[in-house]
Formats: sequence, C-alpha cells, structure tokens
Amino acid sequence: MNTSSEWDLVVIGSGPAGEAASMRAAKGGLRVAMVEGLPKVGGNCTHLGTIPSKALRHQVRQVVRHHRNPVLQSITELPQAMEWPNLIERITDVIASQVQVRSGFYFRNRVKVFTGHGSIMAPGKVRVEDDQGREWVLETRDILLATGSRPYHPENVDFSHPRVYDSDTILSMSHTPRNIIIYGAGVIGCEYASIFTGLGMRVDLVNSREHLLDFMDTEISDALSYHLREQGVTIRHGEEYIAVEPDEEGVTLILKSGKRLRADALLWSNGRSGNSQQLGLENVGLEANSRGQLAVDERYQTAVPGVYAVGDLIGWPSLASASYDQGRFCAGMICGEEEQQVRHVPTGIYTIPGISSIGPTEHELTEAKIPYEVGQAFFKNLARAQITGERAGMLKLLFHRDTLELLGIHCFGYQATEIVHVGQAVMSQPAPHNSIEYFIKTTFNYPTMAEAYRVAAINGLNRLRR
Ligand SMILES: Cc1cc2nc3c(=O)[nH]c(=O)nc-3n(C[C@H](O)[C@H](O)[C@H](O)COP(=O)(O)OP(=O)(O)OC[C@H]3O[C@@H](n4cnc5c(N)ncnc54)[C@H](O)[C@@H]3O)c2cc1C
Ligand SMILES: NC(=O)c1ccc[n+]([C@@H]2O[C@H](COP(=O)([O-])OP(=O)(O)OC[C@H]3O[C@@H](n4cnc5c(N)ncnc54)[C@H](O)[C@@H]3O)[C@@H](O)[C@H]2O)c1
Repeated sequence: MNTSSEWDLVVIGSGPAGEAASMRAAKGGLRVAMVEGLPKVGGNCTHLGTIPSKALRHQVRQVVRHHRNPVLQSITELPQAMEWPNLIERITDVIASQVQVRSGFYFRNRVKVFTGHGSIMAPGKVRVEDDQGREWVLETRDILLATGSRPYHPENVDFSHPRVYDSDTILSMSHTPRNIIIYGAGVIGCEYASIFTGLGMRVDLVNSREHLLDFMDTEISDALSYHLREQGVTIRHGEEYIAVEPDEEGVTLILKSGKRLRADALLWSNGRSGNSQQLGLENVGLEANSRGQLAVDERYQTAVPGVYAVGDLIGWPSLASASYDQGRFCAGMICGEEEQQVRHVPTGIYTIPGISSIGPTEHELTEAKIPYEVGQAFFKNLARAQITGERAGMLKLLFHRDTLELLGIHCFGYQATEIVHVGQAVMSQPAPHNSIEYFIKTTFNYPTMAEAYRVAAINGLNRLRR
C-alpha cells in the first residue's frame, strides 16, 4: 500500500460537483487529488445522466422535425438509423469529446487523478482501491465527497432482467421496443417519454402523483401533459405499482388500482439514492439519511470538520448545473473566500418541447399573498417561431403589480431552456433595476425567440391598465 501525504484536498467523485471543486481549489493554490471509480472522468453526468440523455434527445428532436417536414413525411417506417442501439452508438462521440475536454482540465491544473474506489479511513485519510487490488492512502487536510447518485431500486423489482431498465441501463438496451412502460413521471420519466415517442414507440407513463411535475407552474405542467398525450403517450396519474413481472417476451406492470400494463420493456425512473454506501462514513461518525444523502451546513461542511459534501450526494436540487456551482463555491470557501450558496436555481427540462422556469409559480405567489400580474407571449404569434415551425409554447412573466419587479419566469416550447436566462439576468438585478420595463425599453434582435420578453411585458403592462 502506497501512502502519500502531500495533499490539501482530496475529492471523491469527478462529476460536475467534484470537478468544479478540484479546479477551483487548484486555482487557489491547493494540492488536490481526485479519486474516481470509473475509468474516465466526467461523473455519472457525462457517462450515464445529463449528457447521454441530452444527446439522445437532440437526435430524436431532429427526427421529429424531419417527420414534420412535408418533403420527408412519406417516410413512415422506422429507418435503421432510428434503432435504439444505433442512436446510442451515435451519442458516444459526444461523451468522448466531453471526457477529452474534462481530462484536459485535470492535466493542465496538475490535479492528480487516482482511478479506483475511494473511502474515508479516518479524519484526513482516504483509501483508494483499484480493481486490480492496488491500494493507496492519501493523507490530506480536507476531504470533499462528490460521489453523486444512482437510480433508486426497490427490492422487489428485478433490475437484472433484460426487459427491465433504469436510466443507467437503458443506455445499453440492445433492442428497440415497439412499446414501453415508464414507471415514475418525474423529470427523467417525462424526458424519456418524449425521446421514446419521438422514435414512434407507444408509451405508458405511470405517475404516482395527480399531476406531471407538480413543482412546475400549473399551466406549464398542463401544457406538457397535453403535448405528451398528443405525441402518443398514455399518462396514468395516481397509480402505484404492486409488482413488475418480466418474462421472455416482455414485462407486465401490476398496479394497485387493479390494472395490468403490458409492454416490450419497462423503464424505472422513480427517484435516486445518494452514493454514500461503502464510503467509510462510519469511520468519522457520519450517517446518511434514508435516501443516502448527507446533511451539510451553509459552507457545505458535514457534521465533521474537514469533511465536505456537494452535488447529488446532498440532495436538492440534484442538478448538474447546481452541482457545478456547489463544488466551486465550497472549494472557494475552503480557500478562504466568503460564504456563497447555490440558491436560485433555474429548472431546465428537456422534454419535446422543453420547459424552463425560475422563481415562484402563480400558486406560490398567491399563497404568499404577493400582488402579482401576468404577462404572456404565445410562440405561435412570434415571427421566429413561425419561421422555424416551432409554434407550440409560451413565455409567462409574473411581476409585482406595484413595483413591476420580475418575480417569476415560466417558459414552455422551443429554446425555453435558453430563453429563461435573458429574464434571469434582469431578475437578479437589485431594485429598481429588476423591472419588466427593461423589456419594453430595450431593442431586441428581430426575429428572435427572445422577443417574447417584449411581447409578454407589453401584455402584462396592458393588463395593469385595464
Ligand atoms: C437521466 C438523467 C438526466 C439528467 N439530466 C440533467 C439535465 O438535463 N440537467 C441537469 O442540470 N441535471 C441533469 N441530471 C442530473 C445530473 O446528472 C446530476 O445532478 C449530476 O450528475 C450530479 O453531479 P455530481 O457531481 O454530484 O455527481 P455525479 O455526476 O453523479 O458523479 C459522481 C461520480 O462519483 C464517482 N464515485 C461515486 N462513489 C465513488 C467512490 N466511492 N469512489 C470513487 N468514485 C466514486 C462516480 O463514479 C461518478 O463518476 C440528470 C440526471 C439523470 C440521471
Ligand atoms: N433536465 C433536468 O434537469 C433533469 C433531467 C433528468 C433528471 N434530473 C434529475 O434526476 C432526478 C429525477 O429523478 P426521477 O425522475 O427518477 O424522480 P424524482 O426525483 O422526480 O422522484 C420520483 C418519485 O420517486 C420518489 N423518490 C425519490 N427518491 C427516492 C428514494 N431514494 N426512495 C424512494 N422514493 C424516492 C419521489 O418522492 C417521487 O415520488 C432529479 O434529481 C432531477 O433533478 C434532472
């Protein structure tokens, strides 16, 4: 066993949280080691989660656009290129490019990467064990845990069966189902529902709650339900499973309501668990909650001084976007910077069409008794949307009736995840600069999707004058 004691910070996990923390700490002059269990850096984000699903979505979106194009409408058969294994093959390029870029960060910033399983041996000591049985002990001032999360697996579902998948294993599905059941209508379930229907599969989307993505603005959530149904998804709300019964030809999902759904395959997308197992937490007196997540303070420090945790391992919001900033902020604080936390996180959901929002919903503003007004722009009326044929969608601005302060932005449709950032920049200005008047005093490029802000602001101000 080799021992090295030259480290200021040892980071376990090279997803967005761990990578950002390593780079910030290295720039701050710390001697940093990264421990990663996978053979390549990038985390689950690059290899199994965000990047593969977004790359797949991009491929499928192009297919959908081609099918809408009158010139190509005659192609009704699922061509070879749209077979699942072929699509997966095509996204490997994106993953490889991401790995290349990210590996370069470690090399250029002199962050040493240890490939192997990392665990805490004692305060200030991390053990690394690779798959050939080699071991290292890294002695360090601080330890940062960024081990991410994995799909939650209930015990009574057989995930080793070739008809039953989760969001990791779906990437190695070797056939193209004609129909598929998705159990769990959270973000992953809704995004994959769009991907599968885009490929012409019949989808049963089973939701244990009464609405899709009920943390979203109701109008947006309703619009998503409408579009998914229009694309051929059967949404079943308020359903819970009793059993998943796979066999050679397919899989049967048995629901508490008495229904039995049958399909060629099933994607289980009902929650995630933090990767806190076999991390040696007990060696420093730490314990994860029932979902495998660790509690941290405002500096991202766990209950043990010198042990920090960021990213999916600490739960909300469990996004690559936020994980990256949590890692950066945490390492900044370790380097002596002022406290900074991730607070106002936008939502970006890559269904087809996409969704994005930041700030409270109408329901939340009403509950809080904040007098707000609504300004809306429907994409079908925008020149850019008419040109691209992406007419489905809407931008909704919620603003204070008296101060005109922008309170919330809720967007659905083409480019929603990009558009939201225009408003976010205005929203983050201090008073009186955060005002929807910005959008009527500013000249926008024409024709653009961003023009929706002017249209929505005028619409909202007109309502005040009624
Ligand atoms: C299908 C899917 C789609 C998603 N889409 C989006 C999206 O569009 N936008 C968005 O913002 N977020 C998205 N997310 C969420 C996002 O991927 C996660 O929030 C993000 O990856 C969390 O980053 P992280 O750094 O905490 O950890 P991860 O990316 O989970 O990486 C953790 C790393 O730690 C390593 N590790 C774990 N334990 C050990 C150990 N003991 N020793 C050594 N290494 C270890 C793992 O191998 C892994 O490489 C998606 C997630 C999924 C599953
Ligand atoms: N575009 C995006 O931002 C994007 C895309 C995909 C995934 N993600 C991230 O991935 C996760 C989505 O996961 P999901 O869609 O599978 O489900 P989810 O987190 O929406 O949860 C679905 C259901 O499972 C339950 N659940 C969650 N974790 C559980 C656990 N450990 N044990 C028991 N029940 C649990 C929840 O209460 C909920 O009822 C979120 O963390 C999300 O932020 C984000």
